[in-house]
Amino acid sequence: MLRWLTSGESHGRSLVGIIEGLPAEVRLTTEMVQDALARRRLGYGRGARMKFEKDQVRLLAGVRHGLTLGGPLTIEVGNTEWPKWEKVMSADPVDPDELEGLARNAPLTRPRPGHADYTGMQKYGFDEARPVLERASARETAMRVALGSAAQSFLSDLGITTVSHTTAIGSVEIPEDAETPSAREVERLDADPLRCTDPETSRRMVAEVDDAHKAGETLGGVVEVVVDGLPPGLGSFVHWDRRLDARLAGALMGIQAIKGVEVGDGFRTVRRRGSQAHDEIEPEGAGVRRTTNRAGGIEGGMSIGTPLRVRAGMKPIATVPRALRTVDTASGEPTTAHHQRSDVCAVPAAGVVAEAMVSLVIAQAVLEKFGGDSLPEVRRNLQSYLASLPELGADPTRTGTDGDPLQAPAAMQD
Ligand SMILES: Cc1cc2nc3c(=O)[nH]c(=O)nc-3n(C[C@H](O)[C@H](O)[C@H](O)COP(=O)(O)O)c2cc1C
Ligand SMILES: C=C(O[C@@H]1CC(C(=O)O)=C[C@@H](OP(=O)(O)O)[C@H]1O)C(=O)O
Repeated sequence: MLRWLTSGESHGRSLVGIIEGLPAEVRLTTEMVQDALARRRLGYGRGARMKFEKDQVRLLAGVRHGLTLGGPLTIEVGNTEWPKWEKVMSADPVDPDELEGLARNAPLTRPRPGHADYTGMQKYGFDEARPVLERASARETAMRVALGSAAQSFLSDLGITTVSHTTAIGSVEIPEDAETPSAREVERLDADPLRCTDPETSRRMVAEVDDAHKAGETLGGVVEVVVDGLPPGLGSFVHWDRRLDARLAGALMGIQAIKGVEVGDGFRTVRRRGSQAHDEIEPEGAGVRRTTNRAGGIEGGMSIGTPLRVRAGMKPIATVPRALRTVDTASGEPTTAHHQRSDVCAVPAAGVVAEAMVSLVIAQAVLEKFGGDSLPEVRRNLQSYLASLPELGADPTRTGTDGDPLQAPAAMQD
């Protein structure tokens, strides 16, 4: 089973992540993780911190000479801001005299609406929001992207590729008939200020961000993740928690500020009549093809072999410069929320995080279905499954490449 954990605070020494269950022989280098993290820092509308915060990657365990070993893989992403926060975020007790007068240590008693601040204070018994926001912050998504880069490398060696793009910023949306991009276009997408496929829409999105910035406002939007090369049959219809769509939705909703998930045409589908809502099947060679991809590659909780498309909607950044009303928990008086700096819009970065989460879930589903302790073993298992898929018109009681149910397909015999 593929499982992973992240640890670390926004202004702590570093983020650490462990992923366990990846097979041996998956390509991974420090540079690959760094490149993935650089993509998460992109995007028009990100705040000042992204300019000076550098992601310092160290592969601590589980890789040797650029290939995974099959054991737990441990990644560290150091916060370059740490020296400024060393006393405030020290793991060990600090002499109160050393903290005295440090602006960074001032108690945050004006909880920000839209954040975990106030309820986190209630729940964990803190009298200020610092201990809450340090972990609730989306800084943690850097580690998800680092772990996701390992999953992405594993999947790409099996011919499965993942890419994300921005479909809406605030009220500006890409046209309904815009082409769905593939991973081949990732460089072009990453070069766009908002990671949008359509240059004209991108220009309007930039204007929308500028406008929000001037007005002391923030923005949300929608991202779409597209996965090509999936075999049919990942996930299952047999139980709610084995459905691939349920697992993807959970993973995407688990990203800070994501408020809704759509699979395929999602909420557009529910407004259509049945004949316009589904993907008809027609014969093609020994197999079949779909006339459309409205379902976004999933039916009955399983991948169907067409490109997977999932969208995630992000709410506007909650630390609004035009500060929102709140209560000072120390005095009980009405006031405005704490605000230092923040992103105007982090939707393009959220797309890269969504890509990572989708890659992790797909890698997990691939390993569940095909198993294998090394990459070549997983590949063999996948190939033999694909070779054993019944051809159109074949006798359904017979399996295997030569039709003998007891004989292993050719791919398994070497
Ligand atoms: C990539 C990314 C960057 C974010 N940057 C900020 C930010 O600069 N300021 C902020 O207030 N919220 C930011 N957020 C969102 C908050 O972390 C999020 O709104 C908060 O955790 C509460 O949302 P929730 O109710 O969905 O947990 C960001 C989210 C993501 C995914
Ligand atoms: C540091 C990152 O994002 C941060 C996420 C975040 C939040 O509240 O979620 C708030 C901001 O941090 P700060 O409050 O220190 O300015 C963002 O910069 C990052 O993505 O690497």
